Amino acid sequence: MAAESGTFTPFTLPVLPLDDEVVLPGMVVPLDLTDTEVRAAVEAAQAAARSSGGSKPEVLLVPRVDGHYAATGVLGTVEQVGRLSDGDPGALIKGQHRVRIGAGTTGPGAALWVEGTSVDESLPDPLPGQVLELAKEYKALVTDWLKKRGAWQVVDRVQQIDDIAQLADNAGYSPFLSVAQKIELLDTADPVARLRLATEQVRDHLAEQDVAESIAKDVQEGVDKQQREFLLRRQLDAVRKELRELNDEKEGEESDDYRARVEAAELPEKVREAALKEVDKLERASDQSPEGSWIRTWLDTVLELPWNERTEDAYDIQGARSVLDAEHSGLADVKERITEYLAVRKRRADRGLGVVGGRRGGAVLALVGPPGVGKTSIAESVAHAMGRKFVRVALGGVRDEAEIRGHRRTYVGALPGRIVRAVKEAGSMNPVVLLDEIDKVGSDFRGDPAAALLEVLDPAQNHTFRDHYLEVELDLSDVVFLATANVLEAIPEALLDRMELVRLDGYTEDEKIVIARDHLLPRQLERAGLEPDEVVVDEAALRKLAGEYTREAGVRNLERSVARLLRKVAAQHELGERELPYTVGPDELRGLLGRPHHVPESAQDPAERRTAVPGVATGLAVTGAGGDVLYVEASLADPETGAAGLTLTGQLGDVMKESAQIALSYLRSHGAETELPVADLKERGIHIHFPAGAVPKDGPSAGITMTTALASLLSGRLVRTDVAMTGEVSLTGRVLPIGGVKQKLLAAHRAGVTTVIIPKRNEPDLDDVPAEILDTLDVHAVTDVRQVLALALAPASVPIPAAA
Ligand SMILES: Nc1ncnc2c1ncn2[C@@H]1O[C@H](COP(=O)(O)OP(=O)(O)OP(=O)(O)O)[C@@H](O)[C@H]1O
Repeated sequence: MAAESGTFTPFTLPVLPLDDEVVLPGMVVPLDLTDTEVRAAVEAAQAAARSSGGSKPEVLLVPRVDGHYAATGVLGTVEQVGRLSDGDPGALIKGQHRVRIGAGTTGPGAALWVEGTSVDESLPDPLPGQVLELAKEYKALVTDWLKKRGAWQVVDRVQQIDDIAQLADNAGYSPFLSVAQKIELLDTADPVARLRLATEQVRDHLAEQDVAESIAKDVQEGVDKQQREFLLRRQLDAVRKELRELNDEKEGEESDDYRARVEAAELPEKVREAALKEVDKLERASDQSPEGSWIRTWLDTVLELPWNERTEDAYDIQGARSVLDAEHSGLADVKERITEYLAVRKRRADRGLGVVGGRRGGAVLALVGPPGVGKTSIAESVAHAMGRKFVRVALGGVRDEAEIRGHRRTYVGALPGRIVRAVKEAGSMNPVVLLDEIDKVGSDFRGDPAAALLEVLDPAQNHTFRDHYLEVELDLSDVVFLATANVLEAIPEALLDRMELVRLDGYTEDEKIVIARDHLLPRQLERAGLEPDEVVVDEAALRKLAGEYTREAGVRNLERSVARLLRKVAAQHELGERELPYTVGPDELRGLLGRPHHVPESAQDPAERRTAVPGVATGLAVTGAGGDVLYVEASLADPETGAAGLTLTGQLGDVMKESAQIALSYLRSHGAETELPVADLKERGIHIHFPAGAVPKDGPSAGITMTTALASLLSGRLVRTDVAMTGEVSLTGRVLPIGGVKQKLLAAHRAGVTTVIIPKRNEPDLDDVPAEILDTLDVHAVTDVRQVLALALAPASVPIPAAA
């Protein structure tokens, strides 16, 4: 007889086998009574119920896989018998609780009867927190799943189930669980273990689904994109067709156009062949392919190059010289060198010879000098003098070989290199090309631009120059290359080898005044919209501008100051504050430009001078900006607090550091001869600093300056303010020659120094120094550092000026 749930005495019931489904306790399922086994079981149960007196008919719902019954079934009560939605007779059966299936027995009717025992499904009381957590997790996961399907009604129902055992059995409804998974749930009698199992099952399913969804999404997106692209292309084709019809064009017109242009252009034979090949390719390329646009850009570049354009050279050497003279004041040597260069070119051209070739042929003139000395503008004058076009190629900071030689065409955004672009810009095959700042090309992993330049400059190779982008040969042999550089040492060795150097060292004050009067002022007057006679800047004013408002080797800042001054006057005139014509004298400058920036050291208040304390000496140096004076400071540390040893600051290079060591060693070993208390050097730390600490400095030429600064420090004797010096010092105290004498002397003069000490062996360099500079300087050529000290150190009796 059937047992009440919760009692464990065996009972017998008719079996209702379930082939494709599993019913768990709590579930209500409709079953089809046309199935003989189902009908037999239900009828047997009804008969049994009738005979027992009124209780609901009971069956054992047992899953059956491949003819085998599961070990656990569910006691089901027949709730209702009637018709199913399809009209067949059916019964509604509700699962009640788990039953362990025992041995088969016999019973009334056609049904199979078995023994069963109720299964213990009791829960611990109270429920541990973990179980409650688990229930929460399960609910959340199921809710997640249900929401994704929009099954909102069911969400609430699940949320409301509080009974743990019932909650896990609710999984029986999950359509995603297989029969095997449901049987596993059925077999798991412990409600907590069952809930855990159900949770895992949902979780696995959700994870699988995520993967499946993202795959599906990817697939879908791919399909969408293809479809969209296809549709857009169709539309584009239609629009194109309409446009062609509107303009009465035929298909393929564009490439026909290129073909005609290539045929019409007078291209060298090889270039023509290459271009026609590209036109063929263009015809084959579809309108949309990126290749089409590459080919068009390439064809445009080729067609724009001046393959057959050439300017007629004005080989009138006298005329050329007068152009140079007219456009630049001074620079006699430079003009002479350029005239020679032009004369040789002319003679070779007259005799039908090529450009001067060979490694030492010096086909390229390099103009070397500080900024603003007119390198660029004299190069432009060379073009004028020759009657050629002029193009400037700025090389400063170029590190990529492709900048010179172009990118390969397969690059996105590929461009021809700068040389090809320069020729295109010039519009002739024989321009003057200025390679500006050739000392500033670097090299890195992107190749060596200098190597590419070498090929450009080499007369043996440059008639077949190949740009990576252009791919056809370009004849550069008729181009005149000039180069400029600030610092000779920075020009790559191999390039230097190809060049003939022309130095522009900087101008004297007198030269600057002439340049300003004859060139800068007229040009700036015009720029300011002033007539030449409206504003006159007199010579004394120009001298003051050059000397006190600017301090430079060239005239760039001078030109700027002149421009500023004229703008001020023009504005004042417009505001009605100034009558024209107006003459600017030195006293007007302050009102117009403010206070001068550079007052010579010698004009400073003695107490304010840099050399007003022992340990400071004035040196002369050459930097990228030309010659300059620089002060060397030395100090001794307190023996109590300072560490011993030599400290050097001011961004010094290795050579300069060694030079400091040598200066120190010399003094240590020659203390007696120099009458200096060198014992101090032993225990006390020494610090040598080169102010303008941010500017890197190197070279041995500050050797005697450092020695002098140290000697001044030890003796307490000041260094004379009007003395500046340059020279390398050896360990034995010999003064060795250095470079840049002219630039250094110009700088000394600019700074108002009157006495200059140079190495004896540099005496011949004085020939290059303009006489008017030498006249203002007392130059001492020395061989020994003791001579330097004798000249530079003030007598011991000179009092140290008190601070103001
Ligand atoms: N001797 C000169 N005669 C006339 N004008 C000059 C002379 N020297 C320089 N200038 C003028 O000074 C200005 C600066 O010269 P430029 O730009 O050619 O200098 P640069 O040496 O090429 O400098 P950078 O190295 O900075 O390029 C220009 O306007 C130039 O015409």
